[in-house]
Amino acid sequence: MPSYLLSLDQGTTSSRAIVFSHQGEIVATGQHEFPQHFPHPGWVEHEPQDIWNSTIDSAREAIEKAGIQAADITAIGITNQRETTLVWDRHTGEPVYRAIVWQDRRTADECLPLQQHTEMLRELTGLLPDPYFSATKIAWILDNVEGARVRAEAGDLLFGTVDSYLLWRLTDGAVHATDATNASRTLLFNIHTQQWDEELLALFRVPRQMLPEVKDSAAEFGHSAAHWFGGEITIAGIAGDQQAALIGQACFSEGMAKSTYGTGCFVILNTGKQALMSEHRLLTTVAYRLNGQVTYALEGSIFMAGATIQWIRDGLQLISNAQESQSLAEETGYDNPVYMVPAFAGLGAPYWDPDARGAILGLSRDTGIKEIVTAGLQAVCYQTRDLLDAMAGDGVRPAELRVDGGMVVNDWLVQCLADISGVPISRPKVTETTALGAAFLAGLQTGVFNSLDDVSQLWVHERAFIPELDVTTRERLYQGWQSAVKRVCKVE
Ligand SMILES: Nc1ncnc2c1ncn2[C@@H]1O[C@H](COP(=O)(O)OP(=O)(O)O)[C@@H](O)[C@H]1O
Ligand SMILES: O=P(O)(O)OC[C@H](O)CO
Repeated sequence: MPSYLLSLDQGTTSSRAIVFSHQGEIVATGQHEFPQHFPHPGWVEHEPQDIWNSTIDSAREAIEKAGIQAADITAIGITNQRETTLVWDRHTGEPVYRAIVWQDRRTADECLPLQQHTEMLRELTGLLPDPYFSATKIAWILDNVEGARVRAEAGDLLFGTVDSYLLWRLTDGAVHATDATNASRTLLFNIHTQQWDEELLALFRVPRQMLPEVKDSAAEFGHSAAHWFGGEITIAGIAGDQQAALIGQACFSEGMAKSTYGTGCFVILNTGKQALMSEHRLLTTVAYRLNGQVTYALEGSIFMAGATIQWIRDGLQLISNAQESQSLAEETGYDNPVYMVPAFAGLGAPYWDPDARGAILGLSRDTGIKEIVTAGLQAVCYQTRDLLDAMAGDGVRPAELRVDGGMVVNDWLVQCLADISGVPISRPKVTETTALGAAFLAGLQTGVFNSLDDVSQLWVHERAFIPELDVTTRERLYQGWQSAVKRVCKVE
């Protein structure tokens, strides 16, 4: 009897594969980093072959470490960095350009005239005209790679987000599909009708024939070809990584929220069957689609969270590893006059200013490394507060926030989050919730789990972080952040 689930988690800086037991416990992990390409300021690209190799190598490593065979795996779940855009030849499989990564700002100018369509885009897609999403990236490839538009119109090119590309390769080109969560990040998908939208395809000049079929998040997506893992494996779940984390955190009831701290930070709040439109520049997105039923979410996206700490480590070389940030912050404490606004790639929610650039403010002669490092961590907390306040403005303040991602091993950071946001934080035992969410989806489809209730039973709490800071100090610190943000971007 197969008794494992394999999750493929293709992230921005690394690919991971995790073998889970049917009880949701981690059995073995494989992980491979891959190079980032920054050919021009504001541009971020990945080599498609790196995405593929790192994924397949991680999967084989995890399977080998677990000491199992393909036949022992009930199903594969795929989860992925979202919005990142690939275009490849339907016949040869050859990508026509590198993957344009979600962080890439090259289409900022193309987004300016789209401002006049903001309301329409918001209503149909729940998104905003920003280079973050896939549509303008697809158009850029079609307009800038010689012959690409003609080939796309002739039906020779395929578009996919990373899930779609991995699925296509795993199935040896047999399946070109995606799930509703990934589709909902393209600016081309009507989140109410759950269809690619002709009006949007015309606006962004994207040929319909390039697009993948959109399925439920738990569905029959095909089989991985036998030669990849020594036997065919059913692919039964797909979700964008932030939605997968919501599932892995078992946030299945309206009002439940999770926040993931990896490269960026993404707060997602389950709004149930209602596609709640934000008045505070949050996104409305598909949380998951199961048995044709859509559950919606409000999302706040921060582009730089862990990436700020990476920059402090690699760019400024102030620390030699990310863990050091914790002891330095403990020394500094909250009362830090230095503020860092990490707008390296513009600012995401709720500001949406692609032209904003980063700044460190409040420097004096006694400022040292520890204050700057601490400011990097505090920026993550202040930005989370921005998002929670925006959600509260839309009438929903979660009673607790479930956190995950590589940064949440940092206890100081998580306590600071509780103190600055005023919301109790809950950290689960398995913080690999993204991969877990994809495994849950694959397990739901293949009968390992019968319902979301079954899945909720597997979520295990590890530690609570309760807000302790007095309100006056909290508000004073936060006002300092708001002043700093006003210095670098247009705050409406
Ligand atoms: N102890 C720590 N304190 C602060 N940040 C950390 C710590 N450990 C890791 N990080 C940050 O977490 C990020 C890695 O998280 P991860 O979830 O693996 O990211 P992703 O999936 O986006 O690649 C890195 O950007 C790193 O700087
Ligand atoms: O690769 P991550 O985990 O930083 O996630 C990237 C997001 O999906 C971008 O929207």
